[in-house]
Amino acid sequence: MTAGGSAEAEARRQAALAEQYTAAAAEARAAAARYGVAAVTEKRTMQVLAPLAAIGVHFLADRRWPGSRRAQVDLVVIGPQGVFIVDTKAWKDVSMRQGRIHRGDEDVTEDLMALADLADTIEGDLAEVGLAPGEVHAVAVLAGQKGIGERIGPVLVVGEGDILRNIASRGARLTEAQVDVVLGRALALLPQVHAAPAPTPTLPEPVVAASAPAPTSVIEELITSDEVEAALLEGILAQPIEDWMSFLHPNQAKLVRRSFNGPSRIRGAAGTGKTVVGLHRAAYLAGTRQGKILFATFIRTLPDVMRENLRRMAPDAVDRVEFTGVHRFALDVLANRGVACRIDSRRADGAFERAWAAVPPSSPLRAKGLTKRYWQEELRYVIKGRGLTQFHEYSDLTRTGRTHRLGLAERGAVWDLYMEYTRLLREARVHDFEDAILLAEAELKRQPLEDPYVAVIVDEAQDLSCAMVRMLHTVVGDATDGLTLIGDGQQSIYPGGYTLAEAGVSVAGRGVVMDVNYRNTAEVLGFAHTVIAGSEYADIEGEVARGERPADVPRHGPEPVVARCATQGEHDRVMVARVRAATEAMGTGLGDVAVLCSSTWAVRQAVGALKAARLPVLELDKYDGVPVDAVKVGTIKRAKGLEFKQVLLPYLREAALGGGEPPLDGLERERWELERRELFVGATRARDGLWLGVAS
Ligand SMILES: Nc1ncnc2c1ncn2[C@@H]1O[C@H](COP(=O)(O)OP(=O)(O)OP(=O)(O)O)[C@@H](O)[C@H]1O
Repeated sequence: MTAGGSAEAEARRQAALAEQYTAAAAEARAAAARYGVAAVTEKRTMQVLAPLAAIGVHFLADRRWPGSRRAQVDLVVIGPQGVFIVDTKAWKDVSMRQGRIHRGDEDVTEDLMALADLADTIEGDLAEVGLAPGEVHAVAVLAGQKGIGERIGPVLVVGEGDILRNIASRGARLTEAQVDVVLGRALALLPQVHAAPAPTPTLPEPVVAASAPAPTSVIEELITSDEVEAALLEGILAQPIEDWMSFLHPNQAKLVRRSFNGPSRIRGAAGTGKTVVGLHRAAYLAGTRQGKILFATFIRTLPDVMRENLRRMAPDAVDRVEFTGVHRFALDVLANRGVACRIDSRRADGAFERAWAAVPPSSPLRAKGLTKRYWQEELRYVIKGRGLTQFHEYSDLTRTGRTHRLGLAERGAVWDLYMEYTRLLREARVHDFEDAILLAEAELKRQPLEDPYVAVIVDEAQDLSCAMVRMLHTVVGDATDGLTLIGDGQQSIYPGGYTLAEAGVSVAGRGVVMDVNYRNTAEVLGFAHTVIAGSEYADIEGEVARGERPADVPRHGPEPVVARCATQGEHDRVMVARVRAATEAMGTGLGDVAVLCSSTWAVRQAVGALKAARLPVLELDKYDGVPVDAVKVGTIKRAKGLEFKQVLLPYLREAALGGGEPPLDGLERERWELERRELFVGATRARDGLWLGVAS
């Protein structure tokens, strides 16, 4: 229709033109605003999200894509819930299956990947200020739709009616101050698209709509005010998270995203955030790689705690990360392949007893000071821990971590003992735990997993055996970002050890050291270091090292208390009193207190004493990371990788508390080092307070 039409048509044209002027003016206004709700009401997704402004959310609309002149970011939402890069798609007839998205018959998955790339760039930049990578989300919003929530690669696809709830329900993950830091950085990264030129009287001829534009009540149809209220409430009620779950030191945040072109190693003293980085890395890799991630630890109960932490930290990623103990993993491999493995520790111990009984009194293994237990550990950690099957492999082996020297005659006698033990195991038709690892390693070498993992992250790697590391390395090989080993040789508390070279793993040029202690107070850490003064350990990278102190220990608190008691009864009374006193402090409940022991005898003793005082107790081997209002009691070995506000280390020997010269005798020295390292691990579990009980 032309301008020379009927008067009625001309009136409609004028109205449309006026609307265009209004729209142009509004656009200019929006472009002029730096950020804020005022600028966002033009778009429907923004209108849907507008109620979030009430809970501290900021909107950055129509921003320029970093490094691009033309590409534009629809909307960036920044608030306590995290950062959301939002792109609204007016797509109809959308279907999603097997990780791909279609419009009708057309596969439009690649269209979303541009959004994923943008989110990745923004995530990398925000890591510079410490934002954890998992807090940046790429979200494609399907206009006019509701009841959708699917993941296409790293992009979350939701309906327009779902986006508000999706954001609000995450709860407050960032503090106001952290939101400000992120916002400041994002404003610099995403410049405003050039302000539109002032509206000119010359506008294109309007195309007049056949019917009136959609009224704002369309929003109400998508999400009712009751639903908005419910979504905001859900966010308010969301379980609080800990600081480190969303905001890190920039060095940590960058490390989470760093790519290594082969196996890598993250090391650092106790409490320097190694596990925290490992968990964030697991979530990051799960979100950016096609395939599953394996997170493995030596301690059987730790995977449950880690899974619970990741569930709170990155609920979207937790299903794509498998947490496992190394033995569990091996047994699952064997079960899936139908390989018989009958683990029976009691009968395996019986087999060792019989093999040991057959060692003649004249054997060098029966020399003074050498115990049955020492040789059992030699078989378990040194020989089977490496999967040695021929004497020449053992005869000149460097027994990493064992300082008692063995000559050829002794090694020959050890080998005889090993052969006899193996024969008796086979005769009894049972396996020990080391067999499970060796069988699984052989099985994985014979035939790789059908549904492989893209990455394996190993926490407390120093506690694994050489064969365990080889087994896990087999799963991913030297793939980029395949194997990440996290650990601290200072905390190895099992006899013996290994080097990565022996395990056939090279981390050359891919090692990272972390050196800020976030967990302990300087007072707790100072004490822990007196315990290990003068001690040495064999690091998995093949060096003999001494306790490294972190460069920075920012937190301070009371000095640790050593209670020297004349009797065990007195010791237990003082211990109970300490537990009660610790929980009187603001913000410390019974669940924040742990009593950690060096033997199972001591665990039983402590449990008895606490229960007699009517204090609720949870034994550590039943702890799965879900907060419980009960004092945790367990061995220091079980407490590996955990932390508590208050730690009590009862039933200690005065001599173990540090000081003194290391013994010259190799055997004595091994025991001396292990005892100290274990106490060091126990002490460094304490965030705020440490109590040590010595009973004469
Ligand atoms: N960026 C951070 N901000 C605040 N707290 C942090 C940060 N990083 C780590 N932490 C805190 O420090 C604690 C120790 O971290 P983590 O358990 O990862 O250390 P670790 O190096 O694995 O220790 P260990 O070797 O002793 O088990 C965490 O539980 C967390 O409370």
